[in-house]
Amino acid sequence: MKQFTCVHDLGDLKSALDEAFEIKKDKFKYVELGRNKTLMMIFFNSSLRTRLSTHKAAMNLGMNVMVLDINQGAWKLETERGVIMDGDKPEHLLEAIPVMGCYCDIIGVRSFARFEDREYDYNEVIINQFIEHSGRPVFSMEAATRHPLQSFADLITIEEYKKTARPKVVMTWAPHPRALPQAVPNSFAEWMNATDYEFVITHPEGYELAPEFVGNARVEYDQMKAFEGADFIYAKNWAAYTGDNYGRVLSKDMDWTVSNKHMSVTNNAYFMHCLPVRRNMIVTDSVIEGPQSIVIPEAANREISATVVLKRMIEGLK
Ligand SMILES: CCC[C@H](NC(=O)CCC(=O)O)C(=O)O
Ligand SMILES: NC(=O)OP(=O)(O)O
Repeated sequence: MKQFTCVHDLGDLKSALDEAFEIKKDKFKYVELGRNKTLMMIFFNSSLRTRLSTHKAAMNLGMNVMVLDINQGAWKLETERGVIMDGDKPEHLLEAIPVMGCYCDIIGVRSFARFEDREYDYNEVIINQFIEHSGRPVFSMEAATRHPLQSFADLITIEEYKKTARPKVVMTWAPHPRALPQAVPNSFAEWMNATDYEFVITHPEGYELAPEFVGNARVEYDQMKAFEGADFIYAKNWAAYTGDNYGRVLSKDMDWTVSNKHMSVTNNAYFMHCLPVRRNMIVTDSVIEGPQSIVIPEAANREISATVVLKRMIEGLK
């Protein structure tokens, strides 16, 4: 696998899931595969789970690991072409990228949407520069429009916990104090649409996601109606996508905060969230601490999704 930025890069989902459950049984089964291979993780934004789980996954495969927090220790980077570099950025990304590629075998990149220009974000300019100029296989650790390592872990988790072949999965918007990217909801929707689950998206009007990610999902503006009979509730905040509202916070309506009242109309649904989560904005303490909350096993599966992806990228090096 030469790149991993979306669900289609994994190929057949069933075989990817089979590989995930095989690795889950013995995480060090392929510990020789990555000997003398180096992973470089590059972060333009903060991280806990992605940083730790992907590092652990590389260790499971016997890899060496380097981590770089851009703009914290490295030179501040200019990312735009044509800019006269007479400001506070001594280095251009277009030099830094091939240089970083000299020191490693595989590159992971985290670079969130900037919300300055929707076309710039949705053209995935930053990660595509790494794909084009690093000379190495590149995978996303959350880019502007997707978070595939998270979504793969989410799918592994649903497959582990589902009680029926085709569960009802509901992705619900919830309020947040800041403008958050659409990457996680876009990606979750893309992966859910690649399964045969019943998939519903619920959010206030104005928070419609890009049609290419909504796909065949049913969109329901009545949150309680959407929750009826659900087997899994996947909560996440995102800023508006459509038109001139791109990147804006249109609502902080706390009636959308997932509470026991919401969960009471579900089919004893499991609660999921990618984390980090703003408690009592996204979800109440009692729900996220309750017996149906699987946010910790969901986070644990990030190690598994990353191990499968890195294994396939190492295999692709030969
Ligand atoms: C895996 C999620 C990463 C990121 N989350 C945040 O940036 C949360 C920041 C905050 O809550 O202030 C997001 O929503 O895409
Ligand atoms: N879910 C997730 O990617 O968490 P971090 O942002 O902490 O890596």
